[in-house]
Amino acid sequence: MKYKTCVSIAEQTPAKTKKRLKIALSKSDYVEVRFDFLRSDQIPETLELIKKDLNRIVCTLRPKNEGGKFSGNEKERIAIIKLIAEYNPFLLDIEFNTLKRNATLTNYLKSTKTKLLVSWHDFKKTPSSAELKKKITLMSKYSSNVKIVSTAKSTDDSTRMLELYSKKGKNNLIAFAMGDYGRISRILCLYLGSPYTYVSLGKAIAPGQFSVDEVKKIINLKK
Ligand SMILES: O=C1C[C@@](O)(C(=O)O)C[C@@H](O)[C@@H]1O
Repeated sequence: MKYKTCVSIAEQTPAKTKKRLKIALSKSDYVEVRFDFLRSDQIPETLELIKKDLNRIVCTLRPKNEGGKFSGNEKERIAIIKLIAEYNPFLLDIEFNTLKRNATLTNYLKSTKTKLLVSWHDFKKTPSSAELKKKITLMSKYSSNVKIVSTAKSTDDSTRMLELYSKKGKNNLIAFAMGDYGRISRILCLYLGSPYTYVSLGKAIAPGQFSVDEVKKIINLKK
């Protein structure tokens, strides 16, 4: 069993994105490009620059109300999401709330056979097991790739996220917790069936993220 990583890249220019991407791909199975850190008008150029590697890239355009940096309006965001979909990336990360609100977009992405990663985050807490399970059921309607991320304030919160793997069924589930108490879940999720874990190239872009080198050292302990 190979435990896989996905380096999150959040750069502010197309050239820097390309440069970091090269380093990230040399160290990691997958890379997430956080397009919301770029200006909207730089995104088409960035896509052109990185298109040959998109089969290993998770594309994310996170709005501000979901913890992201995208500063344009929702109409503009949807147009860019559609543009990204045209490049047929490894995965297109779309918030559960976006799909729920926008049936037209959901149908469009279905018609283009875009591989979706449906995501949901709680930046403040870890909901109850019942709430989390309900959320996963609803999210699974949109894709078999489901990512649910909470914020742990205790070890118990972290464990509750990991318990979700026991009922994961056929889903490609990614479930872990952010924050210091969640750090352990970023490693253990791999051993419970997560297709990969999010890491940084050095500077964490989310609370509790390890660097790719740190995670590789841990994974390699068991060889
Ligand atoms: O959903 C996630 C996970 C993440 O928030 C993390 O905690 O590592 C990092 C984000 O870039 C990514 O989209």
